[in-house]
Amino acid sequence: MSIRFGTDGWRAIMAADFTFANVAIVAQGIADYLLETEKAQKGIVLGHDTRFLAEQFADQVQAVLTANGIPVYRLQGPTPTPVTAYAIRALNTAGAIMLTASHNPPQYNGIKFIPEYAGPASPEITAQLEEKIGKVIAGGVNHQLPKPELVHSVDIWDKYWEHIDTIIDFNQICRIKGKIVLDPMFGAAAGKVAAKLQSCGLEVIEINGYRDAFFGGGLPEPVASRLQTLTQTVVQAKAVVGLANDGDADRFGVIGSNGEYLAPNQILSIISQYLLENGQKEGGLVRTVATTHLLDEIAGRYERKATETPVGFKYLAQEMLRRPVVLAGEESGGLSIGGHIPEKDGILANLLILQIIGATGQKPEEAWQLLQEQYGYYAFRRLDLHIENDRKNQLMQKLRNEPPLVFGQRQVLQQSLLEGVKLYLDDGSWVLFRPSGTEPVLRIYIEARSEQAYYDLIAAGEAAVK
Ligand SMILES: O=P(O)(O)OC[C@H]1O[C@H](O)[C@H](O)[C@@H](O)[C@@H]1O
Repeated sequence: MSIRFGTDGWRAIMAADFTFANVAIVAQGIADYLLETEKAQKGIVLGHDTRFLAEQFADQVQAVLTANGIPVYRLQGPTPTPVTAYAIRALNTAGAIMLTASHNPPQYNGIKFIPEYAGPASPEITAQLEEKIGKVIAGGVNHQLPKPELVHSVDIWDKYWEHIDTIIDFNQICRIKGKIVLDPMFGAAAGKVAAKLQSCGLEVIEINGYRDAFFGGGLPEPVASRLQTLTQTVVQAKAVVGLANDGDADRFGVIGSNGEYLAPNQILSIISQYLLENGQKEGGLVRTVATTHLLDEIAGRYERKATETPVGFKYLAQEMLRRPVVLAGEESGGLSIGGHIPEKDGILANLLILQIIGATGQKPEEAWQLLQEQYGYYAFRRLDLHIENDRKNQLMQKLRNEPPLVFGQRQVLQQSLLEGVKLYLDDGSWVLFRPSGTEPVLRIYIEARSEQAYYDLIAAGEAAVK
């Protein structure tokens, strides 16, 4: 058996590969890594989401860590990944282990290791963990007895809110007149954000706000197709906005007051413009290769730079650690801002949207309209295509070696190979082909600068795989 610490930790189907025995192996691998770094004595934060047997799997990790002499700060109750990550800072530990399969279907579970800097593990750390885990598979786990005296039970929420209060202006949020609908998708943010907003008298409707390990019969991913109940509730209640989070609340999803789904590319742009307009003095924007170039235009308007990274918050996190950043974001629904930890935080993203509504009176769809008036037409589309590996590889190789001169009736000005193959077109539109790191699909990302280009590029993308 091999355990791969993929794009963002280890994910596997429960009872098949995600078993108590394998969880112990992974925990031992992480323990061995920590013991080698000599930081193990600072202890490890341990958090979990709302999945099936979450507490019991966390008990298993706790038993292995303490058997190895590593103190454990065990978070009480289901906890979002960003809150677990923040606990590293608050408690000054050597890192955190988070049990979650994020937005994946209910039968999955997973383990993320979050290092001391409170963001996703870098590829180097991941490689070291995989090596240690490989050794444990060969040599077995440490069978010392667990040491319950090394376990500290922690309620971290007050500390998290105290910190959020320093980067979010709740006075603005509390001015909102009208209803706010929250959809934590049965996940780890359930009840918590609602209570925080209600504490200043806001009218909050929370749907799917209880633990359901089956996530209402779907997967807890805050994309348009999974947010139909939220959309209906927003429209029926005549609410100002609908805000969703995925199962571990590191991603966000926004529904406008008109029931329109606003894609993360739109939300990242709205928030960037707001932060830059309102005095974020230092730093640029950071986006992945698959994320909207509108961020570059917005950065440029304020004489800042936008930096491009490969896909994955782990790369954005490294940029945040390197220099001041106003906002780091990715099209899959990840965002963090300067002053926060270098981990994506869907709660923070939703609060920023609320702050903008409170401060400017603009609902997200209105803010987006204004951006279009200012910067021109931008439309995005992602095609996720299930094609066999052979064909996928063939297509990628062909694009790499013989990039087309014309795509979607537009001239290809430049090809970039930072990740996958990206084609820059002569009207400012672009298209990126890249195999997913988490699903067996080829993703084609399209950003079009006119409606005509939008349809031409979708047609060309579909034709390319045929
Ligand atoms: O490789 P993909 O399937 O496109 O997924 C890419 C995504 O994977 C994980 O969810 C990471 O946490 C994200 O930061 C990243 O954007």
